[in-house]
Amino acid sequence: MKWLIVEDYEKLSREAARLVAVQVAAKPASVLGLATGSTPLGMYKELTRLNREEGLDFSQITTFNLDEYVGLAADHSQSYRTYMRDHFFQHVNLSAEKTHIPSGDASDLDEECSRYEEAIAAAGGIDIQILGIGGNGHIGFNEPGSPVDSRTRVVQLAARTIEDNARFFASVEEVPTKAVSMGIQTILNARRIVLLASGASKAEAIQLMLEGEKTPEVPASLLQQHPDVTVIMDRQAASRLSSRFYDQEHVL
Ligand SMILES: N[C@@H]1[C@@H](O)[C@H](O)[C@@H](COP(=O)(O)O)O[C@@H]1O
Repeated sequence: MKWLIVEDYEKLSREAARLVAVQVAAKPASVLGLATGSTPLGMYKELTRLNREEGLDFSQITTFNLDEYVGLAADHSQSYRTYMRDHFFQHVNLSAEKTHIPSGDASDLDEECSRYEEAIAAAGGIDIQILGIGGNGHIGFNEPGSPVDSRTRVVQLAARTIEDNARFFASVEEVPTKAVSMGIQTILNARRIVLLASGASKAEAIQLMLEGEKTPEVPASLLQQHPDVTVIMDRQAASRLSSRFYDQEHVL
């Protein structure tokens, strides 16, 4: 894995947006894999600025999001569809029919999961997948124990994830307990992966991912087997890493 340690969240966001922009410029009909959560918000803001001020063109781009809560309608205030609309889609020249997010309220969720996998394949696969990381090492909603060969499916959220995400809901009881999530294998199939981590609450997960064993107990560590992963983290998220991670080449 490649890694970059940056001073702060602003630099992290700029660097992540730059990698996406390079991909989009090189291949205007790229397929982007997108993530939600607090971490990529700055990246979406910077991509919006690049679109508006520097002509970065999303008109031919296709997107696939990692996951969606089960039981929330697309227009629910905390659905990931709403998040993507508010923070990215409505601000740039993406065409709506090329943005894909699993439906968490489909009547047949298994069917929805297969349909989603087929849509990714039909689009030619994901060129660059953006990931955040859960405090417990999850990627997408692939919680500890997720099989390395997993595909898009319905998953049970870990107690820690429900607690971590309760801040977005009125109470912890309102947080959905299940989600539809791309699987580990779906993510590993992306041609390039960029994982973003900010803040001390991610330091343990980052250390286990980069310095620990490759194990389904730390889903992000399964990325070690992918040939093109870049981890961009701020100093706090990197704070538990051993000194060898801090040589000049890797610090921005
Ligand atoms: N399903 C999402 C993940 O895709 C995200 O990476 C992670 C971290 O979120 P945050 O960036 O808010 O810390 O948790 C959420 O539950």
